[in-house]
Amino acid sequence: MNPDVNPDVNPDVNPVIVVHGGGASKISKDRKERVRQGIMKAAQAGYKILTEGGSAVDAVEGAVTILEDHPEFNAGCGSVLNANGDVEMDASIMNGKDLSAGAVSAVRCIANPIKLARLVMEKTTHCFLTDQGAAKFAAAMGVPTIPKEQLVTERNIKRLEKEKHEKGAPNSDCQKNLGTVGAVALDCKGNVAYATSTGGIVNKMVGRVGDTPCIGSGGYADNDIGAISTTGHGESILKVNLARLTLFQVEQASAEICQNFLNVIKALFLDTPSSYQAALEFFNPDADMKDAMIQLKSLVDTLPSNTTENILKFTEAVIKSPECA
Ligand SMILES: NC(=O)C[C@H](N)C(=O)O
Repeated sequence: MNPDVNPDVNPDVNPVIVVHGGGASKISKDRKERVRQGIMKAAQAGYKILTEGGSAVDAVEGAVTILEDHPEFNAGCGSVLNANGDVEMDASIMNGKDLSAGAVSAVRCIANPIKLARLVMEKTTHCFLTDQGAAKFAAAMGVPTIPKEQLVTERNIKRLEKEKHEKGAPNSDCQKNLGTVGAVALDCKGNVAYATSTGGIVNKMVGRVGDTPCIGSGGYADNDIGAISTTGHGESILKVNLARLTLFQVEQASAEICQNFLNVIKALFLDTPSSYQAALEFFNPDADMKDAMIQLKSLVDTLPSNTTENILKFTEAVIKSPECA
């Protein structure tokens, strides 16, 4: 679709998508290229959706679906096995525009849990369905079931055997908990979204639910702040609600920086050179920067006062606009 004729496309917002396949630093050499190709394919598909005017939710769902269909990743058909040798999958998705969210946990025998999570978000009044309830809902929505074997890879059978042999219980060793997939996106309308999908951790107890389907742990999206999709040891992530906590910190930090930046601008236009220099200190300028900023102050001080007042009013309006906040 051409952005010039599509009313959904705001030419001022450049769409962005970021995709992950979990545990990037621990991918063995022989898998690296296949993993890279999978991530590229997912990112390109998501980006195409965005440039054609699709929503951030469409893009993250599209990207994650591709990774669920890729056997290299711990989601969908490459999911790790639980202690019984079965696949139980978790997924969640969130729309930063209105904070609507959908999640499923412990789902079996479907190809794309992320699509089911989106259906929960859009077709029910709930946020989260699990196990048999999720299966019933999937059937009601016409989501086809697939044979269990279609989700199980040779590599994951071996991983489970090795894990059982070595430890006999699931653990938090990051090396063994790789491959959860996720994406975050910003669309042409300025909306953000996240999607995360996983088979969990190898040799997990039957019914174990990790961080991935829990909104605020497996991810979070809020247009006013940003979007996050997490990967790692679920029990550790759950304890701190990692995604929401991180966005909270981002929100606090940007509020502080914006306020201090505004102080600099106010001092530049209204205060004495020394209070202006004091306001600059928050940003730790080096000597050359300080020199440049002092020269700027000398220039500004030559302007008529109504001009400086109007520049200040305009700057304040820009900083407090939703685009900057
Ligand atoms: N690989 C992962 O990210 C695992 C996932 N976070 C879980 O604990 O279920």
